[in-house]
Amino acid sequence: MEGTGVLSLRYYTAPDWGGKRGRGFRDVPWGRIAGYFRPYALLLAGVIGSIVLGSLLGLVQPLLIRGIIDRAIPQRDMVLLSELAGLIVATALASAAVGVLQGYLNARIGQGVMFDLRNEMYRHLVRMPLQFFTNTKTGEIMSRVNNDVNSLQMVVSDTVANSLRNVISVVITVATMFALNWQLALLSLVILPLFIVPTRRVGRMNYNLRKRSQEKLADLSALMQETLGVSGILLVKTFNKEPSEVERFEAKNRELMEAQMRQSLVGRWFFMMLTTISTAGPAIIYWYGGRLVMGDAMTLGTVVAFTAYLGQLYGPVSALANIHVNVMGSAALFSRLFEYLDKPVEIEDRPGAVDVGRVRGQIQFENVYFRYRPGGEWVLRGIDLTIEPGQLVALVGPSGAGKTTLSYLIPRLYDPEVGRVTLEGHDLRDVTLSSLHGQIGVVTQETFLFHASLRDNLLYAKPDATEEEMEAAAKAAYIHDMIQRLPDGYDTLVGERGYKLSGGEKQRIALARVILKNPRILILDEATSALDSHSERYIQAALQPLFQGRTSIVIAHRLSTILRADQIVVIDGGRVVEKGTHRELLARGGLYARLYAEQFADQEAGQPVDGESALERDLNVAGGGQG
Ligand SMILES: Nc1ncnc2c1ncn2[C@@H]1O[C@H](COP(=O)(O)OP(=O)(O)OP(=O)(O)O)[C@@H](O)[C@H]1O
Repeated sequence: MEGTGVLSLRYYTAPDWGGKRGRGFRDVPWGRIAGYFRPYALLLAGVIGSIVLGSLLGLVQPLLIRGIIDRAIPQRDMVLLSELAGLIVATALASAAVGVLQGYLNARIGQGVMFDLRNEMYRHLVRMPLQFFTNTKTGEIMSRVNNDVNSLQMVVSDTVANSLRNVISVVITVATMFALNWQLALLSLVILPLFIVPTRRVGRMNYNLRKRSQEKLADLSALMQETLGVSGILLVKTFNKEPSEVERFEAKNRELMEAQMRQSLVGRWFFMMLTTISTAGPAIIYWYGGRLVMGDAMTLGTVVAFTAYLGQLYGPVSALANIHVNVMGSAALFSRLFEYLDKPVEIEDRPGAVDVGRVRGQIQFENVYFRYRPGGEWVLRGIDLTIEPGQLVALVGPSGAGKTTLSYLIPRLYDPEVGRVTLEGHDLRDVTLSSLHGQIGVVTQETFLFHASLRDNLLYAKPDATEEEMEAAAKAAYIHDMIQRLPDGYDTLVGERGYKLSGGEKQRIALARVILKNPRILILDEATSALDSHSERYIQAALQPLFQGRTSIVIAHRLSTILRADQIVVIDGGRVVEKGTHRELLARGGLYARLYAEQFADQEAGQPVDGESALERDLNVAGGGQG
């Protein structure tokens, strides 16, 4: 029954197919969809060829049976009988072979289209602005790339190939039936609608139920994704929510079960009808044809051949009856994917964008206004700021003041709405993103490590670095010795499913990674999470060489960084409210002086900044003489 379109809806996720009230046939971008098949035109021609061949082979069998009944048996011709029986086997084999060929071609086309679509999706998604990722659930993105594209594969093979096959076999079979006997052919065609009408109804019901159970399944997956992750399960456990989460899961799970039960019931009904009608059809043909045979108006073999042809018609005709559901369902899937592909990339190279080359690192904010949503509240308001090459700038301010946002404008993760950010006099929007990113290194608060070896994680910054360069970076970040003590050293797997590094160790890996990249401009969001004083000293020692010889913009949470800064920029409510050195700002007695008293003054003061010191001696002992 693989030809029945109803069943081929099995793997669809729930595309938003609005039925009669939804998108119409004309709203579907057929041309664009066809474009994905164009590279496979030759293979498609092969599919059509094999379909025609398969249908012709399907016609031969009933004729051979007719020959056996009408000629070989009455004439007691053993040779003819053997020949015809042998031919039946041979045609069955041949049509099986054609089926395999067709399946192969189908898969090639389907997989090829999927391959292209997945690549196109991913290529597009990685270029999307940060905003897109902060606004979209990760699960949703995954679902588009995986489920929707996979569902499309079904659609591509089912809808395209089956529809073609069905149309061709219906045309050929009906033509043959008319050639054999037009009265019986007409009678068969009268019976067919009996079959089509209920199939259509069930098809529609089935489609809706499938959509529903897909939604339920998606709900269930979302719930699992949320609660069964490390952060989620931590929350569940510590808030003692295990029982209530289990309850929530059971409720959703029950809904899923009920939806699937109903779906399988509809399936049963469908099969019942199918069986009844597919027995009733031949019965009617035998009854009427039998009378013709009795009146010598027809041979017995022709009647038998007719019922065989009728049987061959059921599948294709019922599939064609549901072709609308199928085609619109696949069109909806394509439309959903197009929706993603059509989302503007927003931040991309302008035509004629220039390569910044190797910069000295002068950055200027000129009257910069920025907000996350058009019409929303300004997050940055009129920022004017000049950062000289090689300077260390500490951004301080209350939580939510806009420090992170400000720092994100430098690597152009966002563009200002008003004003401009310049690098060495170039508006950032006039330089190529790749040359800009080549000059900037970013260390975020939360260190992200790929599930790969430490070596791969470090080399991510500079894939062509030598072993010596990599180790030198690790030494400078005071992490080399620790790595060497691991059983697999630099080959230790880290990340989600790998070796768990402590917070301080991860930070030092992040620092080593950026040291290896050796950018002209460093953007560092110092971790707020308090480390023990031992790890803290390592981090500080690692930061020291990092700041040297490059422009550094640091969202500072460490007193030592602030004290070291050439310029402290105090942000409040999206504005620069104070600028200066520690001494100047303290003397002013403004916001900085207050923040200092609240946040920083109690941090261990008098951290050594350079030179031989108690810290370095301490590190030399603990780290075995690194650096
Ligand atoms: N992706 C976003 N979409 C919408 N609003 C955002 C987004 N990111 C930040 N904001 C808002 O912008 C404002 C500034 O946030 P930002 O992260 O820049 O502050 P911050 O000074 O770095 O704060 P903290 O020190 O707490 O990290 C906040 O009010 C925040 O809620």
